[in-house]
Amino acid sequence: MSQPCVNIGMVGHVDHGKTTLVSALSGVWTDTHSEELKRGISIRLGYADTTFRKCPTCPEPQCYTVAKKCEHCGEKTEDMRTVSFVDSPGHETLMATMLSGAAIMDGAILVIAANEECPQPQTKEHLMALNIIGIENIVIVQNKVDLVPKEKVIEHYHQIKEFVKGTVAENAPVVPISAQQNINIDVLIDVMNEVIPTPVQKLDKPAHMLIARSFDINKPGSSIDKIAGGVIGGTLTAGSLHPGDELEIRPGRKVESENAIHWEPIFTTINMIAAGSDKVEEATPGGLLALGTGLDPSITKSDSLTGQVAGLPDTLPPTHDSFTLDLKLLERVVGISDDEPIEIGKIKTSEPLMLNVGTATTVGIVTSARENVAETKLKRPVCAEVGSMVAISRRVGSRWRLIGVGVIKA
Ligand SMILES: Nc1nc2c(ncn2[C@@H]2O[C@H](COP(=O)(O)OP(=O)(O)OP(=O)(O)O)[C@@H](O)[C@H]2O)c(=O)[nH]1
Repeated sequence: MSQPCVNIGMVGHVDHGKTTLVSALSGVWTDTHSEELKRGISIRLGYADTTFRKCPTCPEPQCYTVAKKCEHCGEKTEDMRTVSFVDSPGHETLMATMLSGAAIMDGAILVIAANEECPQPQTKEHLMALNIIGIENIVIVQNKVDLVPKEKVIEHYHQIKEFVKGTVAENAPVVPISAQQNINIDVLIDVMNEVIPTPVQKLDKPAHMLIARSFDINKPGSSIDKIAGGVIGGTLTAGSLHPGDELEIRPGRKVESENAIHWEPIFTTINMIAAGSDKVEEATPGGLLALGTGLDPSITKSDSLTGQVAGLPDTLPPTHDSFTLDLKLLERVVGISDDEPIEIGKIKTSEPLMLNVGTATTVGIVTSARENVAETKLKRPVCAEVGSMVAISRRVGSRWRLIGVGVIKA
């Protein structure tokens, strides 16, 4: 069976050091990561699967490594757990990507640079997203402490504590580090292990894979390029899959007839499963998987299946081309200067909303809006359980801004 894996989201303002930290935590950029890059998986959401190991003999503080032998004493190291870092882009226009990643996170590391006032716009917005999506296992990293004197680090720590007051991160530990200079990374790993546990595997439930990427096989260097079929990449929210399993993908394929459009599920077979850079005989929840399928690569190329859900036939959630949402809206638009706050007014009939459900992004036109409930007609259907959380954004000025969440009603 493949190793249990925990998905940890890296969130925070642009340039605060998320990518550098993933690199530091991974010890070195492992082959796995370069393999991901070769396969093109890290372009939307960057994934880096790393197995943390510890040396059984080196004295405290704990000697962590990703290597199979301890660099200090040469002793064989013990596997601790595999962590999949989901490195979301900090840039404001990529907020939707961050939210689609949030749906699969078991916890998050909020990276805040100590050399800038806290909070910066995306720090605020990302924390708000974690708050309303309900991710509770959070570690705050105060990065770049090498750039500021100790007194400033303490002052900045108080800014952080003030900023997270009343949010889901109120009691999150704050770990001062330098990702670039490798300072305190071992302490961070300890705290991370404590605060973000590996989730209990839900293997007895039907396997549902949220598709984050899909591509054809013609990527040079890919470990799966020998498979004669299209490839889908994503993460299992529950259950397990095996080579040879039948697969249904929903909503599937858009079929246009003379005066109507409808979507038909796609059926195929799993040829091969890759977890990280390894070929495996079983796919389980957590971490990024790539499934080689019997699909024609023209169906999977260029992320054409991103946002869809795959699983055993007849086990998938329903496909919705409209749904009713129970709303929980924020009071103010986040990520905008505090000097000119924008109140979030009621949702109105006919307004377009950007909706993120799992890894899917769609636009819903509001067909009816009442207090705390909105009905929407979707431009592109989504496959999702009733009760799923939907992140809602509204067009404000030139971009989509997060305004709240909704829950799909029966
Ligand atoms: N001095 C110092 N520089 C750092 C540290 N961590 C990151 N940097 C630098 O800060 C810059 C931004 O780092 P990234 O890791 O790319 O930041 P990011 O948050 O991933 O940025 P986006 O993905 O664009 O949101 C780079 O030039 C890093 O070398 C640190 O601890 N100390």
